[in-house]
Amino acid sequence: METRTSYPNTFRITKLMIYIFVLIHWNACLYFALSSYIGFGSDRWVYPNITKPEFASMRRQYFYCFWFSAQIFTTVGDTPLPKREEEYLFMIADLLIAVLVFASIVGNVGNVITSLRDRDNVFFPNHELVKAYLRSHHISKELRQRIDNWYQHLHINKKIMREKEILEQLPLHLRTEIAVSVHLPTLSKVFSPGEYVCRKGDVGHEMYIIREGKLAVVADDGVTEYAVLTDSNFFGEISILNIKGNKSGNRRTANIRSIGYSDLFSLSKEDLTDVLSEFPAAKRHLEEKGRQILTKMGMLEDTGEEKEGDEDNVEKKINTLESNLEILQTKLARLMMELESSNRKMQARVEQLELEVAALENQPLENEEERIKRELRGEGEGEEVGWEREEAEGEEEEGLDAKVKKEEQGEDGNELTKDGDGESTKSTEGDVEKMVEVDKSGLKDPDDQEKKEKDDSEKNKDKGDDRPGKGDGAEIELEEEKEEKSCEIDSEEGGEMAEEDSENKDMKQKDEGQTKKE
Ligand SMILES: Nc1ncnc2c1ncn2[C@@H]1O[C@@H]2COP(=O)(O)O[C@H]2[C@H]1O
Repeated sequence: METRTSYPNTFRITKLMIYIFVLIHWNACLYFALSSYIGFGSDRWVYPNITKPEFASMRRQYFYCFWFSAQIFTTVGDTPLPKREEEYLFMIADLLIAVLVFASIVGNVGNVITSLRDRDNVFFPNHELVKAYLRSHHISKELRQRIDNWYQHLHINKKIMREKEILEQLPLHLRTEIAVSVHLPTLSKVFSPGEYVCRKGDVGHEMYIIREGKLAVVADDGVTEYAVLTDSNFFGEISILNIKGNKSGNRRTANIRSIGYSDLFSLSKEDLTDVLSEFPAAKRHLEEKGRQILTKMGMLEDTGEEKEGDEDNVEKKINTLESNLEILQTKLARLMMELESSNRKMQARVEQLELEVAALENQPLENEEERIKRELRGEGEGEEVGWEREEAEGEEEEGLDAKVKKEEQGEDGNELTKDGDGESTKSTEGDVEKMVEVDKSGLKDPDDQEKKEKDDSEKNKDKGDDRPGKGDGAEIELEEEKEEKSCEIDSEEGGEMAEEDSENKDMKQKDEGQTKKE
């Protein structure tokens, strides 16, 4: 309780007085009881006879007993002498208690006085020490008087020297609130209507925060208003902020005139600098606002700051580009690796196909060799027709093979298919030449042979079935994906091929008929 009250000394004294009162009260009661026990008015010490109207009233009885008890406890001692032993005992006990009560009264009052003096010592500088110092150094009386006056001024105006030290125990926000409530009245300034707060070109020493009122930012003619500032707005910061590039330096950039009565708080340059050093975000905000106004007024020089900013931006961009480039390089490397592996696969595929083509080429040549040998041996014309048919069929097969391969390889294998085709075409041409030679030797008419060749090649182009290389296990192992593609093509074109097969058969039959006729 004592710590909560703003007047702890008063509280302490009051508490002591109440204790003493209660004690005196109970002692008075005891005195009345003892008087009644001994007999009222039996001697001078006891309470007088209550039958007397003077001492009969209750109030009188209480007041008399309380007065008697208080005299004992305050050690005044102006009480009638005891006559009986009980009375002596009561007096001895009361006086002993009275000593304690008196000691506690003196002690408590002494404490209160000491704490009051301490408070003064805490708030104000110790004048006595200074006085002793002045005396010991024989300082002139006049100077000592001036120093005394200064101390008096401190006390009168309640200038507390150790303010910082005293308030240090408090948290910052509470300290701020205290500072605001203590110093706000001294910061406040009132301006009358039409009065100028500052004029353009004056050196700026403080900035203002509008507590109440309206002020105009006016041009030199005093009429043109650039802006109107109202409650909670601030102004006058530009000239005290040292904004880089401010052409007006530390001079006011505009005239500020009070429209009505305006109540302003002023903040000195030093205080503002102090505060802003602790709140850099607020500083940035103020500077930014100032720069905006200066830019609007065309009073901001182009400093190196912006260039620096640009350089920073360029550097940032370069860094971003570099990181992007790195990412792209990694991607490129991955793509190159993929390309290489697909190239390798492709090469393997080409080799495989070349082998297949070579195997296909060898087959009809061997057959042809046998036929030539047989012809040379003179096996008759009837057999020649059969041989021709065989040959034509073989060529038909070759043409079909080439087409199927083309389809198998799809886009990727364009080149390969061409190669394969080229090979097969070469071999067919070679075969034709040989046949022509054989015909020249009198076995067949060359024109007919050519015609048949043409027909055959046309037929071969159209054909999509009958693929001798298809059942090759090696091919499946090498390119499973392409196998799948060709399978798809197979299934799609299966129907068409069946139709084409039947057409081819018809053609063959016609050819055979023709040959027989011939
Ligand atoms: N166009 C404007 N709008 C608002 N305030 C302004 C404008 N021009 C100047 N001021 C304020 O008026 C102040 C005049 O003193 P300073 O140059 O110190 O700071 C100036 C700004 O705070």
